[in-house]
Amino acid sequence: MIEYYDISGCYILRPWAMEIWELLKEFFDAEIKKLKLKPYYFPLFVTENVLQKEKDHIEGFAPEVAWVTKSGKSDLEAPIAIRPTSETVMYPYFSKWIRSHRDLPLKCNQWCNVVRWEFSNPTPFIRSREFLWQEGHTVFATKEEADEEVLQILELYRRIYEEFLAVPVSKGRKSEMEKFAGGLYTTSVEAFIPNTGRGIQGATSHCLGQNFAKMFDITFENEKGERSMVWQNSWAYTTRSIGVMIMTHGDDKGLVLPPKVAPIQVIVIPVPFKDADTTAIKGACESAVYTLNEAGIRADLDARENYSPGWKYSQWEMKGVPLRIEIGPKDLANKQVRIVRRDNGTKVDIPSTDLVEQVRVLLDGIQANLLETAKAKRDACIVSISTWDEFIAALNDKKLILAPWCDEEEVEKDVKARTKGELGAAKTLCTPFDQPDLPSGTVCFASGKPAQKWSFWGRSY
Ligand SMILES: O=C(C[C@H]1NCCC[C@H]1O)Cn1cnc2c(c1=O)CCCC2
Ligand SMILES: [Mg+2]
Repeated sequence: MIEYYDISGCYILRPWAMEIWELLKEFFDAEIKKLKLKPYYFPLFVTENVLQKEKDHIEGFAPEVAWVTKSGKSDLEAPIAIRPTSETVMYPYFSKWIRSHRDLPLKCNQWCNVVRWEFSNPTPFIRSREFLWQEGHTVFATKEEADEEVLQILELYRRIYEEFLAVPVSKGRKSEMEKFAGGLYTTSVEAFIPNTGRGIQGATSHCLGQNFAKMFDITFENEKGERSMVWQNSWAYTTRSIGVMIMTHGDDKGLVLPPKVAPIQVIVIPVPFKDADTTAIKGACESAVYTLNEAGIRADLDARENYSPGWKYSQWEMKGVPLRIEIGPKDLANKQVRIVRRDNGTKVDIPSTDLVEQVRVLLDGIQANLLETAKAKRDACIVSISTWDEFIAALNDKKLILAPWCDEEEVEKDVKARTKGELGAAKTLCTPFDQPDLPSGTVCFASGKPAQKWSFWGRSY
């Protein structure tokens, strides 16, 4: 999927990864086009004074910003930043383009790369210094429109994870401390990796309120001729989503790809026998591939002469291909094919006449099974607690913790301080929209004050 690169935190995305990215993009781009998003491309570079414009949005991140200071041998008279995100690149032009309510809503999306010079342990897909994403930036006349779109996009992110990557996620709201500092509120879809017991942010959809409108003077004349400030959202998902899928479904044989994002959904392998009619066998394989492709199923033939069938089985299992079809002399004689599932290893012989129908059923079955299995594993990690001791025990047990919280930032900071360690501190992951009942009198696990809500806590990536 990737090749390591000679700059730390940078990776080469090879076809097996890029094809997955492109399948996700195909779905997401079509969906936002239905919401009237328009494609844009803004420059990679942003000047220092523009980048610094939205103070509290940038100050916490300044070390992560990469700068261009020279061209050839000569210094630039002023350093230029490489975009770590594009709010400050875009919004001076939103200010110029938006005059009247007739210019609203403005709906801008760009598919691009961004650079963040992170220092904590670089990890392929999960944390890299350059990554691919889409960033949506929308502008509305009213808060109601912005609030509605934040959730529409969050639902698309849930679909990316659950319907395509087969990764269960929780929709919720970030705390004031964890939200995007430049915004009004942040919603996110949160995933969880049982093996490491860490939460991971899957995607974010922010309502920016009127903060950036104030900073960049983005105002419009409403129907009554009054001038007022716009309401904005921004939202993104990144190539990190591929890493979450890999960690969620991978097993000791290698990748396990959900069919919806598998570059090859079915690999067809001829199984020649010493004196069998290899030409006929190969012909049957080719027609199986052709029939499947005609039906819109991503099938391929592995007819390489220099590898044994067994070697091929292992290779394609390692690459996570959902279905393998074997065709040998017996299969040929019985006008059937043998199909092997990657997710649970089951083998089934089906008549060649039923090929497309059965493959579709099997692919849908694998997609559903991967999500259900991941959901069960994730749910088994969720534990509700009431006291500090239970919290610490659950944390050490690599659990995803649902805890009653007083919703005070001081307490959040205190929990971070009290759980610091080489595994990283505990933090709030999100306050799930789906709130369990909170009996009156319930107290916060960390402060003992009256609890306001149930929140997910845990260590994270
Ligand atoms: O990027 C965002 C908010 C927003 N940006 C646009 C897409 C949605 C959402 O990610 C937050 N953020 C994260 N990380 C950084 C910055 C930053 O603004 C700016 C400086 C470098 C690091
Ligand atoms: Mg960051």
